[in-house]
Amino acid sequence: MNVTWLYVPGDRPERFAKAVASGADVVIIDLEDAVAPPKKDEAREHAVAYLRGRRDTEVHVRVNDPATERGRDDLAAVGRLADGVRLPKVESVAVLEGLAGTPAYALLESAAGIVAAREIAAHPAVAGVALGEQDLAAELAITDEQAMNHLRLQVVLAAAAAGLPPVPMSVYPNVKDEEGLLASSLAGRALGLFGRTAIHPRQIPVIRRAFRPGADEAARAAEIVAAAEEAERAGVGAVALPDGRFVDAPIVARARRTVDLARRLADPPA
Ligand SMILES: CC(C)(COP(=O)(O)OP(=O)(O)OC[C@H]1O[C@@H](n2cnc3c(N)ncnc32)[C@H](O)[C@@H]1OP(=O)(O)O)[C@@H](O)C(=O)NCCC(=O)NCCSC(=O)C[C@H](O)C(=O)O
Ligand SMILES: [Mg+2]
Repeated sequence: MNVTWLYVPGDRPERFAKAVASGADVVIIDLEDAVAPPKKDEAREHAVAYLRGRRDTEVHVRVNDPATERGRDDLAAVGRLADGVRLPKVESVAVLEGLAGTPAYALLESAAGIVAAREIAAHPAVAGVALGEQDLAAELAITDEQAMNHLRLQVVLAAAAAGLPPVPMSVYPNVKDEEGLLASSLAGRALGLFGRTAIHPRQIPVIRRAFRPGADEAARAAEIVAAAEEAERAGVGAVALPDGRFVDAPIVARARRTVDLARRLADPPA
């Protein structure tokens, strides 16, 4: 399961390799708001050239608004090359019709997008959803975290009900405030959000730290996985813990994910 995503502006190709070197699980080349209108064509060309090369990291492209001609042209150019496309400002399923192949991630960044979250998340073309909190806060004049939490939970619910992966957190805009990023990421984790999108390489280790399972949680999960393996070896379905309690399959599956995550996030890259 991916934990970190890093945006890099499409008109800064000299930064693409640095974004990959950051250790982010996914690099997102942005053609939308990080690129000024006069540079949009050039940014698309840089993205296409990069995607045609060999790469080991998962690379997504955030296209322009898919309801616009520019957005549709972006999709036509990068759709078959990218590992995923991120669709900004999705407000209805209309823009999702006809999308096929490349996994599409819908960004809900407006009141209309949040209201339509369940329908959008349930659309077969959608591989995941996320919030765009900068745009949302601007539209709704939200300055209060509790108010934003209300919107976040609606998207968390919509994603879970549709069987999508957990919702990653939106960007933390102050790239120098690592303490604030950590505190905000821990608060988001407690809401059921998982992982986070970054805008600067230095944010990646902080996000990894925020989503790393705690030592107790990891030890408990390892105990459950060991008990499950023992039950498998013995050919029995019921998994008994050393303290005599039995756990069921969803608990074992969750424990396996926790063990995997603890291992993957154990040594954050510099
Ligand atoms: C935020 C930035 C504009 C800061 O850039 P800058 O001031 O140049 O950063 P530094 O001088 O600290 O850079 C240090 C080195 O790190 C490299 N760097 C910086 N950022 C990136 C990056 N994103 N990817 C790869 N490498 C990066 C620099 O090249 C320096 O390297 P070196 O010279 O070797 O030391 C900048 O970080 C940036 O442009 N970030 C991405 C912005 C972006 O894409 N925004 C769009 C997404 S935001 C969003 O989605 C909001 C959402 O829509 C919503 O509504 O909520
Ligand atoms: Mg936005």
